[in-house]
Amino acid sequence: MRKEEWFQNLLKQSGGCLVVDGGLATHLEHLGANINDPLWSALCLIKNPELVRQVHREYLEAGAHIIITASYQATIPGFCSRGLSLAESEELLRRTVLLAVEARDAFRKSQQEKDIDDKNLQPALVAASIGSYGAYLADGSEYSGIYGPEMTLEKLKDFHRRRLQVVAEAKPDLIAFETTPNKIEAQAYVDLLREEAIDVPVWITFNSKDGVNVVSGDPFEECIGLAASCPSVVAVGINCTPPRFIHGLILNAKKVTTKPIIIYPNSGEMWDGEKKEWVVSHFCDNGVHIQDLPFSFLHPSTGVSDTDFVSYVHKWRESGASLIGGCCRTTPKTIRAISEALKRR
Ligand code: MET
Ligand SMILES: [Zn+2]
Repeated sequence: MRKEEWFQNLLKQSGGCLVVDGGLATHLEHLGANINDPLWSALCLIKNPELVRQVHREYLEAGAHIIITASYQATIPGFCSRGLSLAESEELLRRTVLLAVEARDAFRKSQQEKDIDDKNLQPALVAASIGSYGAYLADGSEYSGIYGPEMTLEKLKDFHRRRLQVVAEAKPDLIAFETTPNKIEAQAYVDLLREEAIDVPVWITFNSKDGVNVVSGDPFEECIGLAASCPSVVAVGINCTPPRFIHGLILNAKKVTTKPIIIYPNSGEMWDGEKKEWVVSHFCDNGVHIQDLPFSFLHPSTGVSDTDFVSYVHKWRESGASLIGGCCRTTPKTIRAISEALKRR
C-alpha cells in the first residue's frame, strides 16, 4: 500500500483525528532530569534511558496515538563530541526508536490484559524525531532559522544524511522532521528522502513566531508546498509555535496542500536562546500586550493553561487539523485534555 493511503486509512479508522504526544524534554524535566546541556533530551539516553521510556508510557496512557522519540537533539557529531565512538553514537540513535517501541509494546500488552478487544486497541505509532541543524547547534538558531552565509543545501544534507539512514534502519512507523526553521532545511529533507530511498513515511513540521512566515522569514505556504510535494510525506504542519497562531496557519497550509495537517503547538512561551530558558512571550495569547494586563491574568510559568489549550482544539479540528498534540511546555495532562476533548466531539 502506498504510504499516503496507509496513513489516510489509519486516520479514517480513528475517526479522522490522531492525538500526538506532548513535550518530551519538558516532561523529562518534570520527572527530575537535568537536561540543561547541548544534547538536551538526548542526554537522558546516556544518563537515564528508563526515564525516556517512562515519558513515552505516560503519554500513551494520556491518550497519545503517536509518540515521538528522544532523537530530536541526538546527533552523531553531538555524541562524538562527548567522547562516544561512531559505533556507540549510532547505537544510541537506534536506541531512541527501541525505547519508544518497547514502551508502546508494553502499553499494548497492558491494554490486552485489560481485555480490550484487538479491534478497539488504541493505535500507537512510533515517530522518530529529527531536529534541525539549529537544534544541534544548541544556540537558539532553531528559532531564528539563520544559519549564516556559509550554509549550503549540500552541507545541510551531509549533516542529516547518516542520522536519517540510521534512524530509518531502526524501523520506526514514521519519521518526524520537527521544528524546521527555514525552507533550505526542508529542501534538504526532501532531497535526502529521495536520494537515500528512505522507505519510512514522514511528516515535516515548521515553526513560526509571527503566524505568517516560518521563523527564518521564509513564506510558510512555500515551505508547506515544498514539504507536501514529497511522496514520502504523509502529513505537513506546525510544531513548537504559540497556540494563537495555529488557526491561521492551518488555513494557509490548506491553500497549498490536501495532505493531512498536523499541529502540535507549544504552550505559548518563547525560548530565550541566550539565557537558555522559556520566557513568557511579549504578547498574551489573545494578542494583547502583556504589560497592559493585570498580573493575575497571566500564567507566568506555564503560558497557556491546559484548559485554554483545549478550548482551541475544536477550532483547530474545524479548520482542518487531522493530528493534534503539544510541543514544549505541554505535558501528559495537556495530552489527556486534548484526547478527552476530541472524544467528546
Ligand atoms: C524544540 S521542539 C522539541 C520537540 C521534541 N519532540 C520534544 O518534545 O522534546
Ligand atoms: Zn517544542
